[in-house]
Amino acid sequence: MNKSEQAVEKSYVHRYLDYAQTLLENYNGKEPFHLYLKKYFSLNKKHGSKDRRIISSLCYDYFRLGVSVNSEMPITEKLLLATFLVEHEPSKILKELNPSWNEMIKNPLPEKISFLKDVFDMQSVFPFNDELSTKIDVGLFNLSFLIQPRLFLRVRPGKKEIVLQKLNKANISFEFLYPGCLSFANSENINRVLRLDDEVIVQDYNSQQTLAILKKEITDKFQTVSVWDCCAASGGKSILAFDLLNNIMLTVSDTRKNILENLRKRFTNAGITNYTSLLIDLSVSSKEKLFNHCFDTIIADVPCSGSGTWSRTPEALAWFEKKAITNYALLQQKIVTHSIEYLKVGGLLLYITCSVFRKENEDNVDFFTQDLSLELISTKYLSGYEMQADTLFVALFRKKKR
Ligand SMILES: C[S@@+](CC[C@H](N)C(=O)[O-])C[C@H]1O[C@@H](n2cnc3c(N)ncnc32)[C@H](O)[C@@H]1O
Repeated sequence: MNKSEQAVEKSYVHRYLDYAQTLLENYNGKEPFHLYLKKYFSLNKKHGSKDRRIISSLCYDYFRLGVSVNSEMPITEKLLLATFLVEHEPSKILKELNPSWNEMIKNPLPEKISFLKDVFDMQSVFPFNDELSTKIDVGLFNLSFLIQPRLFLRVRPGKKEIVLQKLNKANISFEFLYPGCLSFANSENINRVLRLDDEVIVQDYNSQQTLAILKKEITDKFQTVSVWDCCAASGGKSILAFDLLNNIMLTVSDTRKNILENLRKRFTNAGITNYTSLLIDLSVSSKEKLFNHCFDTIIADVPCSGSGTWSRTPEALAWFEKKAITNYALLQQKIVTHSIEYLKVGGLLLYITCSVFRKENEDNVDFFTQDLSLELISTKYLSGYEMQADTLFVALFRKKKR
């Protein structure tokens, strides 16, 4: 490279850092960072796809540091440090501005962390360790924030052959985790070859496991089970229930009208036509009866901190407020209290969070069993921090006579 080419290269490297710095300085944590970025890129068409990829990676890598580096350190230095820790392939930016780090970029993560021990404190990446459940391995969980999670797909019943054919034809590499679960690099754009919701569902590995403890309890394979997914969002767990449980009569509800509209579209693509959809706010006790009947099963995939998924949304490390944990736990108690009014005696409640916090999980299990008419069947952490997946908590209860 001659001198003038080097100058161009250098200024282009600095420009990326400047864009990332400005974006980070103007972000206020009030919306998910991916939406903020989307708005910025749609207003700034000058950034092509390569620019968008580089700027997004710089910002996301930066968030992965949490509050672990000296707050006095300039953002551009933190951006370099984050790139060195999180990325595995040589970076043009590091090559230009810190070539010795670029040489070491493929080193194992523990070596890189130890190399930076004077400026980077692994213990303070995740500022809420005192809120963690004792079932979570603190060291491995904290380390997971420096590792990009993978993308997981659930193959729908009867679609395995066509999905494999299409992936192989498009030369897309993937891993089989078990027959219905495929895993991909997070950057893989699979919707260019696969029909989402019809052939595959984009669903985290552990989210795919959430109904296993429920299925085990439903021993009569011919029984029609009435299921109410009372925090349905766009229906991830409902489609799983439809695929996994043999005969279900499905009712879905949520507080958000627009998300139920998304659910309707997804269900159409998924071929699910026979269901009831309602707008219900379970934080309050309804004056009118919500239903004239009770359900065999309620799935309460409750709103939560989402702390088990923050490796995908690392901006939460800097912006989440600790007091929100208690607010979520109280909301979860209200939702379960009000929903189980419509659970048959002997019926099953599956409680799900994507949180690693004790207050939202074990403490709420104590509340449900001590203050409500529920007896615990089993609980489980579905931990994903060793496999680039999300961590979820599930608890299954049976309704007792009062
Ligand atoms: C974790 S998400 C559910 C995810 C969904 N089950 C899935 O698998 O894709 C929690 C949902 O609870 C809903 N929610 C929040 N507050 C609620 C309330 N008071 N009553 C009922 N649903 C509520 C949210 O709108 C959100 O869609």
